[in-house]
Amino acid sequence: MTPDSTLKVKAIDWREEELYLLDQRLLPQQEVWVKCNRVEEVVEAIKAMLVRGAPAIGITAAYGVALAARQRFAEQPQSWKEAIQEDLAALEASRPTAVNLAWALKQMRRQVDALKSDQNPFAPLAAFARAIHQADQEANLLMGKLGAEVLASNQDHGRDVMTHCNAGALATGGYGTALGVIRAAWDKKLIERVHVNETRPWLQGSRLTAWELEKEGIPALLHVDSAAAHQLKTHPISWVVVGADRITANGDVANKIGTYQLAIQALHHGAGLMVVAPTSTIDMELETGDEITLEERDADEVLCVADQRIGAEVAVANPVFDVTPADLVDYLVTEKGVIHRPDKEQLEKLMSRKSMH
Ligand SMILES: CSC[C@@H](O)[C@@H](O)C(=O)COP(=O)(O)O
Repeated sequence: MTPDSTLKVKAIDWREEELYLLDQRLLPQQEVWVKCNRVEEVVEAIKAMLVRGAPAIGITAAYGVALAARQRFAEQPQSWKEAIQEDLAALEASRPTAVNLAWALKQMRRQVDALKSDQNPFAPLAAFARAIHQADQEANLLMGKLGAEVLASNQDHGRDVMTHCNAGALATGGYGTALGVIRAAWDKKLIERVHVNETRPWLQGSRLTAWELEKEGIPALLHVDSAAAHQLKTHPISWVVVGADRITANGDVANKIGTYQLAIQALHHGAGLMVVAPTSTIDMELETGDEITLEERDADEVLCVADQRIGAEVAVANPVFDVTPADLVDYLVTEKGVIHRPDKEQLEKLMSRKSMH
């Protein structure tokens, strides 16, 4: 498979030795590409959610390391390896929950360590970041195929699916995790419609997922988050398909806020919960989801709608991720294979497997 040829939507582009990011804050009204040629710009882009989604953040950070190396080598060619350490730390601190960020930086750090102190690091590091990007696209295509097979195995309630947040091409190196499975299932004529949770407060569902589905010509039905249980009760939905930001050794899944309540609703209504994530999202160093740092964002995201303040002056909780316990997950689909009811033993086996591509 040649990934690039199958990608209709992309959010990250590496061209002529510069990084370009599609500003996801402006979608779907405007498609604006922002050029980053300094690591500070990359850190800010991740913090401000110009780029978002676990794998996309990791890939962006990897390119950020290449840009940092170019800067530090130009400033201090003899000691760039020391100077780049601060950049690696700043990139790692840019968002806390998605482990793909730390994973990608670990890969890049190994490359940095392997280079000679007086060697110009830019070209090899840029090539390695490109390889991480490409591998993510390939993983998504494979997960799409594997997930569509699982989806075909049970359509007891009908041929609709539901998704939450945006786990599509925009959130990854291309194609998508949860939305990759939905794309593949649509291509195989396995599904009829996608129910899209709007995903308050940032609206990844209504602004990004709905936009991607519309571009693909896949029928979508958008609803407010609080309508999800009602939709599950009244529509032929067999599967809830979501991505993940971090999966711990016992199979607990951190994902966009609202995923946990959706998992409970899916169980009640007899829909399967499928989590789709590359193994770069699996963190075997944390035993359970209780150990995950869940990001809290600014109160204004809750208090303001379309830049207008609509909330009263009260204290605001804005956790932007939650943890779904492993026992609510029916299937975990990764590029290394599929697990039914994930637990520690199965995850350990999966992680020791060689990649399927
Ligand atoms: C393939 S993306 C999986 C997750 O990263 C996605 O569901 C999600 O929670 C994204 O959160 P975001 O805050 O938009 O970065």
